[in-house]
Amino acid sequence: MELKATNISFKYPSAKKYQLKDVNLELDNKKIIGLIGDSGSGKSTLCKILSGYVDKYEGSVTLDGQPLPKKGFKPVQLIYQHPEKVMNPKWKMKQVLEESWEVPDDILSEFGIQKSWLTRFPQELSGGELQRFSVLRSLNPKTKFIIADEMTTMLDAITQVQILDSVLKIVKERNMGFLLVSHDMDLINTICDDKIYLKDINGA
Ligand SMILES: Nc1ncnc2c1ncn2[C@@H]1O[C@H](COP(=O)(O)OP(=O)(O)OP(=O)(O)O)[C@@H](O)[C@H]1O
Repeated sequence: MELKATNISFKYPSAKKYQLKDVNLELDNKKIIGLIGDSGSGKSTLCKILSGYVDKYEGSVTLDGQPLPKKGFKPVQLIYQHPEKVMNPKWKMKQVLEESWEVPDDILSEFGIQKSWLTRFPQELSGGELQRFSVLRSLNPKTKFIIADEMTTMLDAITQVQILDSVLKIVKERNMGFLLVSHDMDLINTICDDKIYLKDINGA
């Protein structure tokens, strides 16, 4: 499983300068990679491009040599740092989850999800509770690669490690690739085999 980005350059329509310029990455499922960089350097922007959420950019992104599909299920799943922004506020959590896949009860409890939460709306859960759902949604059996953008920031340190352990167990079982974006260097050094630094091309 190889996720490859070649000469990615990107400018937000409202911006004067490029946010990303000629970024090249080769990621595979043999190593857990950490993506680090200053705030504002463009990590989240790059994650959105790598997972197929940006239409217009220069360069290419391929998964095992093929372009990412434009429609349908996204094989590169992005766990977004603001789960509340990507969940339909009119759906109960059961529907939010089932839109992606039917999660077995043992996995629900491994991720610390209480059954009573399934009948609540997103706005009736805490940030950390929502993050667990967001993580679980990404673990659809069809997922090939996971990009976790600050995925556990709303959880306390112990829960963060528990959730990451559970995710990484599934990632290994299913031979998925995993890219972790974090400002927490201890976490990156504990979990990742290697790290990539994204330079802020507009920084001082
Ligand atoms: N939709 C947008 N339109 C214009 N500029 C944007 C947009 N989204 C982000 N930006 C800008 O692009 C830059 C990169 O943002 P991005 O979120 O990718 O950085 P980041 O490295 O993930 O930052 P952080 O570590 O703080 O989360 C920032 O200066 C941000 O203000």
